[in-house]
Amino acid sequence: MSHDSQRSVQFSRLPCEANLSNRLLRKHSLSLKALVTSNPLNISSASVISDDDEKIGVLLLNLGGPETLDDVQPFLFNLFADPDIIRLPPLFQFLQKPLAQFISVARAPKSKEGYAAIGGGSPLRLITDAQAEELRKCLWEKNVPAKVYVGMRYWHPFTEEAIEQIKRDGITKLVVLPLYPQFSISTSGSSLRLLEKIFREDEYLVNMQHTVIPSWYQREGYIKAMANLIQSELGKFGDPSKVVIFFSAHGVPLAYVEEAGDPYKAEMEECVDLIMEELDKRNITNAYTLAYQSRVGPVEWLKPYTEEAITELGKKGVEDLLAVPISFVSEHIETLEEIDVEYKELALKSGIKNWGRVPALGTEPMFISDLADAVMESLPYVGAMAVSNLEARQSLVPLGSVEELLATYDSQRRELPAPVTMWEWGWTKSAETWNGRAAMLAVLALLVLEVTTGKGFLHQWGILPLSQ
Ligand SMILES: C=CC1=C(C)c2cc3[nH]c(cc4nc(cc5[nH]c(cc1n2)c(C)c5CCC(=O)O)C(CCC(=O)O)=C4C)c(C)c3C=C
Ligand SMILES: [Fe+2]
Ligand SMILES: [Fe+2]
Repeated sequence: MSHDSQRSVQFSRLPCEANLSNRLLRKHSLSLKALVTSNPLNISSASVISDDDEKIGVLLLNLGGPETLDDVQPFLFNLFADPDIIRLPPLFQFLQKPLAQFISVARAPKSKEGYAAIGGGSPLRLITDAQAEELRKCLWEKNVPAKVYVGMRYWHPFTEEAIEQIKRDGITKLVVLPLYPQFSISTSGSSLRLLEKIFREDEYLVNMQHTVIPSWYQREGYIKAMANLIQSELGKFGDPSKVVIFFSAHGVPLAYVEEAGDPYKAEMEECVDLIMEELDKRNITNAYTLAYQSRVGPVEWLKPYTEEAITELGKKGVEDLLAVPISFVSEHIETLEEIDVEYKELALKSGIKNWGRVPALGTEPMFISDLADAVMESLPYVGAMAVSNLEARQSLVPLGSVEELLATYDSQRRELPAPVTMWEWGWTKSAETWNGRAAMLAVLALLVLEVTTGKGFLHQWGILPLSQ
């Protein structure tokens, strides 16, 4: 890390930690299962010509968003029913859906307000479709005749729908590309887990070659594209050198990182470092900071929180602030409403005089071209692909098996909670069933109490979203 660490105003940077997901994948690279075929060589600037029998597909994974206000509650149900979003101990997993129903109904009015403020729905589907189309065009220009599919985790077009289309199209080689630059259990991890389940149960898919790109924040094209956007927004300030660059990432609960081993925080910090290094090369040496936004509920999430960091900077006399959304490559409710409206208002109240915001990458050509390169470097090409310009060097894109990638988080999850160990110490099956039912009744009673009083264990555990 060559740039001046004194410029980091909020966090003291960790020593450049190796990317955990990369490490995991490297560790397991010799024992990949049939599920995934890895590319043993990196293909750079390759000229790839598809064999007649080969049909290449790219599956873009994203979270999806409600398209109308009526979609908001069912969308939230899908989100909270995801065990990677609300991580219940195994004993309580039967409560996942009742809880999701309860929380989605409780949260819907507040969420609806947010979506109403940005035009009545999420722009995610439109933007992701546009990214898919630009990526397809770019791949064809680079001689890769691929079809590009969009699979959303919580709303249409669902991942299952994309997979059905992939099968109908007879795709033989698939690259799976989550549209999150950094890996988190709660985002790419959740989508990959779903995909792994779908693949495991389907004979066609089990036999299809595929590779996965778990994260790609470290790619040169992405880093340069982000630096370009920042440079261009800095130019809109009266004195660009005075501006504090404020990276705002979506938060996750602290326990994801500290207990479940989510590499998200380490990847985020490394990503910010790489962007700042790129800006350094252009003689842009502004002060900068990283904070985490969009906390849901009162449990501790990654810190510093964006709102606190903004207030703090205002107190310190900072007058010019440039917000950079860093964990997502499309505009969405949290850029258009939370950053552009709520955080801007807070910043101005806190003494910031000049506020700017870097747009999300969307279909920015350098970014799309880099994604196309990532796809090409990851193509499963064993067999009938004609490839030229090969370079036998370590791939920038870690390739690996979904099963292997997620196993770490699962083993952690199985090991932890004390009640689970109790079940395993010889309680009989029928006792387990009856105790389970008793627990369900007790929890339902508490839910009723919580709804009527507005206080209770859901708030304490941070499951019921009070704030965002
Ligand atoms: C990298 C990005 C994201 C992470 C990490 C993430 C974790 C995470 N999110 C919730 C809860 C909610 N997220 C919601 C919307 C939403 N989340 C992301 C991205 C990440 N989430 C995006 C891009 C969006 C917006 C989609 C859109 O429609 O524009 C919502 C719904 C909106 C709301 O009610 O505020 C919730 C709820 C948790 C709990 C979590 C980590 C555990
Ligand atoms: Fe989220
Ligand atoms: Fe969120």
